[in-house]
Amino acid sequence: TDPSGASRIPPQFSEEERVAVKEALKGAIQIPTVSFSHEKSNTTALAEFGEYIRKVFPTVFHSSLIQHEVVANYSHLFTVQGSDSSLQPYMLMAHFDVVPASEEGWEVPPFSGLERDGFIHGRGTLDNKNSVMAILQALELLLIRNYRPRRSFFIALGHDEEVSGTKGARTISALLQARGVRLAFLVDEGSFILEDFIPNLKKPFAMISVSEKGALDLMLRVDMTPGHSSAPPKETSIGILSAAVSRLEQTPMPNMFGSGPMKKALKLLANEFPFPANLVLNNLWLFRPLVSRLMERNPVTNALVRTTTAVTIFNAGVKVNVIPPFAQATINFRIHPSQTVHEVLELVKNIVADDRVQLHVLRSFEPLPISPSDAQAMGYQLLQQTIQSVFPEVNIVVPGICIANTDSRHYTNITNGIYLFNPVFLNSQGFSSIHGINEKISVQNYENQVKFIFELIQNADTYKEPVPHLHEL
Ligand SMILES: CCCCCCCC/C=C\CCCCCCCC(=O)N[C@@H](CCCCN)C(=O)O
Ligand SMILES: [Zn+2]
Ligand SMILES: [Zn+2]
Repeated sequence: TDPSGASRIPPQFSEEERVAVKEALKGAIQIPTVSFSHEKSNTTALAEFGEYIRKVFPTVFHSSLIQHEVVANYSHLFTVQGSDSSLQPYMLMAHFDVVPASEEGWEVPPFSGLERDGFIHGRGTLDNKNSVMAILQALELLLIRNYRPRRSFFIALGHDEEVSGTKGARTISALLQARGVRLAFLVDEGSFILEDFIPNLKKPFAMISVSEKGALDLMLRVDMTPGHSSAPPKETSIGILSAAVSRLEQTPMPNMFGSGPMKKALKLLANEFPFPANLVLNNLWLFRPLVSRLMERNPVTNALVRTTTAVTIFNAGVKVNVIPPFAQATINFRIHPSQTVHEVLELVKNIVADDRVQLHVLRSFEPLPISPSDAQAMGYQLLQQTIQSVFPEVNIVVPGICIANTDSRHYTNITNGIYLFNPVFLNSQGFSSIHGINEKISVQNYENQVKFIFELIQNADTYKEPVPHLHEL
């Protein structure tokens, strides 16, 4: 029994349960819930996934405490009724659609869910069926043990995150808003317990992302009168556009190192480094230019310090002897939380500096606001506390930013506490497997993820507001 009087259930699972836990994940991986594009997804698999979770989590689906709704045809919303309605609810999120995977380059077929050398292999084992299954699994195990939550919570499982979540997450968010729901916080994918990302930093550390980058998809286009290639103009639309694109690649957006949540992260990490890196990081007033340049060296740390520029589509030309009538390129900018869409557009105009190049905004959205990570921030504190109890070997927890986008961005209307964190150890090889080849999760890691959520739900029920220090009164 804990100090609040609620009985605490230890995170211990029988041999039989442990087998069922991993088998349930394998079965989920075998359903090819692929989002190909906004228009095309494997809807048969999405529907089959709904049947599958009903089958493997019967207690969740039959509990009188839980209301289950299918939203936008395939997404799932669970409302878990807590016993104390004075406590503000929270939400756990994940998505079960995946990006496509051809068999090429994979050690085992991507939709096999095979277990080999202690790992479960397949598309979605890290992004993000592991979370979908772990959330439902932890709840199933708690309910089997007759656990009755005190604090109400929601579980939102999206079916179209990989193509923006405009059907699933956006509809669920509108539904909750219409019901007058205000969340204390939510937890979604987007960050991990990181290992071997930073040279010299041997110990793993947990990064809870408290903001997420914005995005700008910009189309650059040059139009020109077509004609015979035997008498070409000095520059073609292709030449003009290529030069503009090249200027953008050669002129990275400003380095924002030292601003935003990463400032606090570096402070917390500084003493984990051996000499002389610890000295350098503890004296950023002197070494800021050096460290900010070091961050630029690697694509992942570079993405943490600036708005990134990725030229992803280039189309031009019709025939070898025709002056091309137009050339167009699409650039995907990921906007640092210390910048805005407008600022990035102004910078782009100045770098392109050529009136013949038209700029068309295809899609844009601002970075997410920064969620609190101070001592009063319940979501952050609960995650930190649960990390420390489930992973005693992780002694540093830092706030960070998510360099990609998640479904959580659709929920800024109902909460100020958006935390992106999956309790899974990830090294740079694991990072490359997300949307890449040989995505896999160790059985141990997956079991710990279930354990983590099992503990998080109980911790949310017993959370005590910290007593403010005298000087804050
Ligand atoms: C201090 C140094 C160490 C930093 C290491 C950072 C490592 C970053 C770790 C994890 C990032 C993984 C993010 C996983 C979520 C991926 C979500 C995703 O792919 N979203 C898509 C959404 C597409 C929507 C359609 N446009 C995306 O962002 O493209
Ligand atoms: Zn994902
Ligand atoms: Zn993804």
